[in-house]
Amino acid sequence: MGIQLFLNEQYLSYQIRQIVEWLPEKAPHAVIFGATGSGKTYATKLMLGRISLHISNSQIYVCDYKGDDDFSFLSGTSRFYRFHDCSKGLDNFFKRFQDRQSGLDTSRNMIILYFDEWASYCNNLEKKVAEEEKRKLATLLMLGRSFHVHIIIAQQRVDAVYFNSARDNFNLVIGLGNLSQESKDMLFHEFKDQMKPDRKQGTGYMLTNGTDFTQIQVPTINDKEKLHKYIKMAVTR
Ligand SMILES: Nc1ncnc2c1ncn2[C@@H]1O[C@H](COP(=O)(O)OP(=O)(O)OP(=O)(O)O)[C@@H](O)[C@H]1O
Repeated sequence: MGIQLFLNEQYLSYQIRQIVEWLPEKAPHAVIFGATGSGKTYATKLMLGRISLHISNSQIYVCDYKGDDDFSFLSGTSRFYRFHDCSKGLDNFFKRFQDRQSGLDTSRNMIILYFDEWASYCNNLEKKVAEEEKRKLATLLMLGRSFHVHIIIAQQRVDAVYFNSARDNFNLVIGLGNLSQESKDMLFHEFKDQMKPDRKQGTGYMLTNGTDFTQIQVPTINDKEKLHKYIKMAVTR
């Protein structure tokens, strides 16, 4: 099932409102990146809300390492983890995956781990612990799809060092704002010549499965309360 996410910006210039969809079964894991203030949190919230709305039995785990006010509406909910507690969030999510993998849990509803600022999280751990956390994430990225286990990461840069060898398993890549040459080289290599330096907050590029390249605009959120309500539903059900 396709989840409607953003607007195709090239069509918008012809006054046509074409919605860009995400097919989680074809592109199970997403990374959203861009400089501070480029609109990552805004776009991610929209994504989480749409998942909750369209997939009524989906369950979301939110690990908010940054821990500012963006997700404070989730305070007190069972699958919301802030700052140091994010290790517990990853652990609990990984156990859900392992239970499915071992056959203990036969349910296959969509479960999603959203991790904000994964790179900062890794950087602030002892080396050995960081390696263990990266190993867990890499396993989820490589084996999650057939168990309907999905990862969404938002951070400023997507260096391979934070994902062991599993970075290529992010099949939905969303870059917001104007990206550095290095970021374009890392994630949009074949399309970098088509990327213009005119990106504003809430606009960028999306690449699906390494082939579908789209210029996107993140639509305005009209009802923030409603959006938060839907995210909260998926974090608690
Ligand atoms: N598509 C958009 N439409 C309207 N406002 C937006 C849009 N995207 C972002 N904004 C606004 O821009 C500001 C910065 O956005 P946001 O917090 O999502 O950036 P960020 O990339 O997550 O930044 P940081 O890395 O510092 O957390 C916010 O006030 C947000 O409401």
